[in-house]
Amino acid sequence: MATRTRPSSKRCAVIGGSGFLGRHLVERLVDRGYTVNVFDIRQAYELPGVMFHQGDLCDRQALLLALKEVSVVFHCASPAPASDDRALFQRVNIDGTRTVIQACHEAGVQKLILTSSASVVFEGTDIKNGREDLPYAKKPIDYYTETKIVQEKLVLEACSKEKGFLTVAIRPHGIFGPRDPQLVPILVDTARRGKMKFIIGDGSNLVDFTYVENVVHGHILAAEHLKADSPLCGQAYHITNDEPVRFWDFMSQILEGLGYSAPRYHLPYTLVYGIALLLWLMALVLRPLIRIKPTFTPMRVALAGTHHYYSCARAKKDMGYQPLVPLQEAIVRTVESYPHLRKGA
Ligand SMILES: NC(=O)C1=CN([C@@H]2O[C@H](COP(=O)(O)OP(=O)(O)OC[C@H]3O[C@@H](n4cnc5c(N)ncnc54)[C@H](O)[C@@H]3O)[C@@H](O)[C@H]2O)C=CC1
Ligand SMILES: CC(C)=CCC[C@@H](C)[C@H]1CC[C@H]2C3=C(CC[C@]12C)[C@@]1(C)CCC(=O)C[C@@H]1CC3
Repeated sequence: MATRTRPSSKRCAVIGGSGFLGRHLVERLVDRGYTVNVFDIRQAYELPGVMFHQGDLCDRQALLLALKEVSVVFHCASPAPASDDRALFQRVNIDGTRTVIQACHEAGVQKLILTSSASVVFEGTDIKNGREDLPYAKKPIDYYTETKIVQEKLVLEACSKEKGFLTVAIRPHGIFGPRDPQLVPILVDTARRGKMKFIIGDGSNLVDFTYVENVVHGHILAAEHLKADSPLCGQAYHITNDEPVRFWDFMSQILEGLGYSAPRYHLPYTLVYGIALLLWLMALVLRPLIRIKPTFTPMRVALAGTHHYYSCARAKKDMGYQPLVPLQEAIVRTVESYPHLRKGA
């Protein structure tokens, strides 16, 4: 058992702090005068005022070193959603989160802020202005979502005013911005392979995309408003740009901003979903012989062809959340940040 020392309210740890969201969060915390410990399986950068601890979050002893004298922990580590490694999701998102909670108790941490995901309520069918009281998905669309649900429940159930350990979950949706390794790179890769010609469905489906700085803002507000007498204890909060946009308009704006053509031809949603399902099943059957990773997974088709946008009224009411960067400004900043992905670069 580690010896407890008095934690400072301006000393925090970011688990997953080498990742896309984690690094933006670390930078903003440093700007706001926090001393930050990063805990991650890899060290991706160096920053004055930031102490790196390299390790696996399933390793309690390694975690304890990073949580020493820390009062606030942000947990934003996860395997990449595109992975199909069920055992890895179980180990990191579920067993690892149990270890994080246990280590927080042992180190005397007072607040744990989890990065959950709005997709914990998404089952592949339309969600319009969804609120936090929607039930968790009964049939989650993939292992990532399945384990994010269990993870969120674990963290929220661990909230205890009696023990002086307060927890909250932030549910962002479609995070994008500079250094994102997913959204823009996947989009450009698909365009470069000549596969960005088709719009799935009629193209009118509305989706939330959230600029990374707004997600960071939501996390810091949550940490600073989380108190024993506040309504945040043990609750989940949607954090979005609060400007639902047509999925295909958003994709087209990014593509055209980088010099690629926007998709023009429509394909019926059910047809594409059926093909994606078939490919996914084939990949599953053939897995012992050959490993295939289809671009069009059923999950991706569902994300691209349905409405999924969420209300952030609860975050506005309980923590005064308002997005700092509007969507159009966020798209411009994002496009400018990827000169190496421009057509012809
Ligand atoms: N990117 C998005 O659109 C959304 C992301 N989220 C959540 O936000 C969080 C951050 O996501 P991103 O920054 O996009 O992902 P990312 O992949 O860029 O960052 C995740 C970080 O976790 C670290 N990590 C993974 N396994 C670990 C382990 N066993 N021990 C220690 N560190 C480990 C990775 O090394 C990486 O630096 C995740 O929890 C994700 O579920 C939620 C909604 C949307
Ligand atoms: C709103 C939200 C949750 C976004 C998350 C990011 C990714 C899941 C998307 C980013 C780029 C998207 C994309 C597709 C699916 C969803 C993304 C991976 C397609 C593969 C959908 C089918 C196509 O026609 C090509 C698309 C490329 C970009």
